Amino acid sequence: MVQRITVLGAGSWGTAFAKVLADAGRDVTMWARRAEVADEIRGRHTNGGYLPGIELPDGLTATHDPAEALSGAEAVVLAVPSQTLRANLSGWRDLLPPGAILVSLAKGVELGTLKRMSEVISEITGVSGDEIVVVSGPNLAREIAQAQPAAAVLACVDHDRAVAIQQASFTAYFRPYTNTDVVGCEVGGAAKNVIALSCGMAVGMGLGANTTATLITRGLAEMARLGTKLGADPLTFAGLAGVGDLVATCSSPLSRNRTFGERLGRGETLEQAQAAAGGQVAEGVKSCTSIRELARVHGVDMPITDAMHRVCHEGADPRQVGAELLGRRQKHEWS
Ligand SMILES: NC(=O)C1=CN([C@@H]2O[C@H](COP(=O)(O)OP(=O)(O)OC[C@H]3O[C@@H](n4cnc5c(N)ncnc54)[C@H](OP(=O)(O)O)[C@@H]3O)[C@@H](O)[C@H]2O)C=CC1
Ligand SMILES: O=C(CO)COP(=O)(O)O
Repeated sequence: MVQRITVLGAGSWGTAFAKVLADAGRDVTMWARRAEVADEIRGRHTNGGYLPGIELPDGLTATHDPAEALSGAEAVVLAVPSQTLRANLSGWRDLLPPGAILVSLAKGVELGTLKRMSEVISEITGVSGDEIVVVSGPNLAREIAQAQPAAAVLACVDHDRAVAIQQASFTAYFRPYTNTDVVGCEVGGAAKNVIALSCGMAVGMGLGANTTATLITRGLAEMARLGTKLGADPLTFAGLAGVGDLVATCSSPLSRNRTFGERLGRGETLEQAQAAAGGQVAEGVKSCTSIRELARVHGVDMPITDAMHRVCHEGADPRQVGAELLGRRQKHEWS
């Protein structure tokens, strides 16, 4: 049984997932980039900058020293933003205890390399991608930290490793399922952030449920097109890491991506929306570019993702791209 677990990253989801593990009875040590965050978690059992009002369990401690955090870990959870994972993990590589199960929380596709997070982890550590566990699903950090009921997917080609993390994270409020479709879970987790940007944009423009439902459904179609082209099981997109996460993120004001899109839809600039995010990551802003490129390389049509790239990085007007999406070539729903 996996008992001693290290979580590298002390933001919203890293902290909430560490709390799940501690509530499940594991001994959890977090690494925080800033010493004062580690001190607060260790001394006051809170992480007020990310999860105000949440009390963290006694079984959870923190340090600013990665070597101390990783000492004796049987599983290592990577909880930093996607575009920073490579640099962070390169610094931690030599400290990882041999044989520790590597777990990824990040939802994104790396700019430049167009790699999924498990591919980046495998490249840096030399651990087979088949042994890396990916966590995905409708898991807005604040709700999980409040112990509101939710389910998740733990995807790993090596089923035994997924089961080990399932046992380590199963609580009365958090129900993890296993899955072997790592590609599908990672594509779903990354792509839904981009669709959440578009839903937020629609809300910011004053549009209603028909528009957001259209974006969610057509967003699901384009993420499934990309995923299946990359070898994913189409069924994954009907599951927690597909439609489950997509609906939660596109519908909730707690989502950083949806909130970011809402600000753009209200007419704020990218810089204003970034400043309002207060340093917290809205992964879709960068992933819209990498996913768009991945789709282009594989000949997959992803019009909403393309539209989000144009708004975020080419200065396109959300209303104009909305009109262009509606005016595309007429076609069959499934063609
Ligand atoms: N929040 C959520 O509800 C969910 C998030 N996720 C995914 O989990 C991953 C982590 O997200 P989350 O914890 O929410 O992110 P946050 O933005 O809340 O926190 C990021 C954490 O990473 C640290 N960090 C380390 N290096 C860097 C760096 N170079 N740049 C920025 N931050 C750095 C931050 O430190 P510091 O505090 O010093 O900035 C902070 O502890 C993302 O891929 C996200 O999509 C998945 C499911 C749910
Ligand atoms: O991944 C998430 C929920 O599952 C969190 O979404 P945001 O990063 O948009 O807050």
